Amino acid sequence: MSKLLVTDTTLRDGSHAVSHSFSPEFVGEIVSKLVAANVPIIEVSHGAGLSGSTIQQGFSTHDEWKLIESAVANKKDSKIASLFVPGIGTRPEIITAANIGIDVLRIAVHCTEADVTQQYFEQAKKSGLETVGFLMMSHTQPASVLAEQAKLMESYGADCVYIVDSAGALVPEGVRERVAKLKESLSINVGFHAHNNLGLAIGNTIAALEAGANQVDGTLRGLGAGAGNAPTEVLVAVLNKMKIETGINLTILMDTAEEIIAPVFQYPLVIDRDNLAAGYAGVYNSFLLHVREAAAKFNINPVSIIEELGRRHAVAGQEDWILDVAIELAQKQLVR
Ligand SMILES: CC[C@H](O)CC(=O)C(=O)O
Ligand SMILES: [Mn+2]
Repeated sequence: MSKLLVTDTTLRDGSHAVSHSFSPEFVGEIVSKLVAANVPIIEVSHGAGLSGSTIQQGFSTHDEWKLIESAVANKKDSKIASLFVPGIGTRPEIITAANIGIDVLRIAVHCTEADVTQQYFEQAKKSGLETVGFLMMSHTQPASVLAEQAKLMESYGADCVYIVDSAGALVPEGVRERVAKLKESLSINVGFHAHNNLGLAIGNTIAALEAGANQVDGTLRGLGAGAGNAPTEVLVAVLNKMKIETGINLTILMDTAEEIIAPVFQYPLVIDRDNLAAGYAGVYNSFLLHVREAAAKFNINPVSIIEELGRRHAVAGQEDWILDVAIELAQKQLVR
């Protein structure tokens, strides 16, 4: 197997968990630590990708270009990636990010919508970037559908396609089937991005590796949307035990997670009732903060909103449904 590539996305997925409040100084400090630890790819952007700072996705406290500039200034031999969600970001932002000096663009869509990504892969390639396709909410589709979508991305110029467990809803068998099918169908790298709603982020990542994944994601201390991600330092410790070579320095990761990341948590990252309900019902983790706000506003149980969103198969971009559902449930409660 070619060397496993770990992407640390603390400074992107972790941004959801701190209400998009990272400062350029903080980004510079964490990137320096990850570089010193030899992490090959470091993702930096608003949690919802380039141009994600909006009323719907949550405003950032700092200019995203300044965050990316700070990451690039400290990157040395590591690569800086940014996430891009078509419709939230547009082509000019890809050009700006490439001009600042990012190396990798990760293009994320709902896992049945790869056909909207062609112009963005083409722009990224024209701008000299490596590209990753991110098939979000991969638990909602069987392996065969995901493989078709991944093949489209490969034909548009993707260098790697990820199975993304956005809701933390997959169990190891489901991960293995999906990753194995992509491996069989593609001639590019296959990746896996986990969330921990069912307590399986590390286990599922190992299942992905066993099924042939070449790239995997983690975040320091697991900082990320909803129940968080696979903690990078735990992942590296497990990989060391399994004798899977990453070239990453575990001590630096452990110290950084403990001393710099743990103090920025705004709430404890535990699998609480809402996180578990989201994983169980297959609801997108980035919805959770909005769900909690709506539940508090209308005095209803967040789990009832999560379950209804699950029944409606809500996907990324349908954040407006959260309020609709909350209002409907509150009205029903009044009628009773
Ligand atoms: C809004 C993009 C999203 O957070 C991407 C991601 O990390 C996921 O779907 O898990
Ligand atoms: Mn994620």
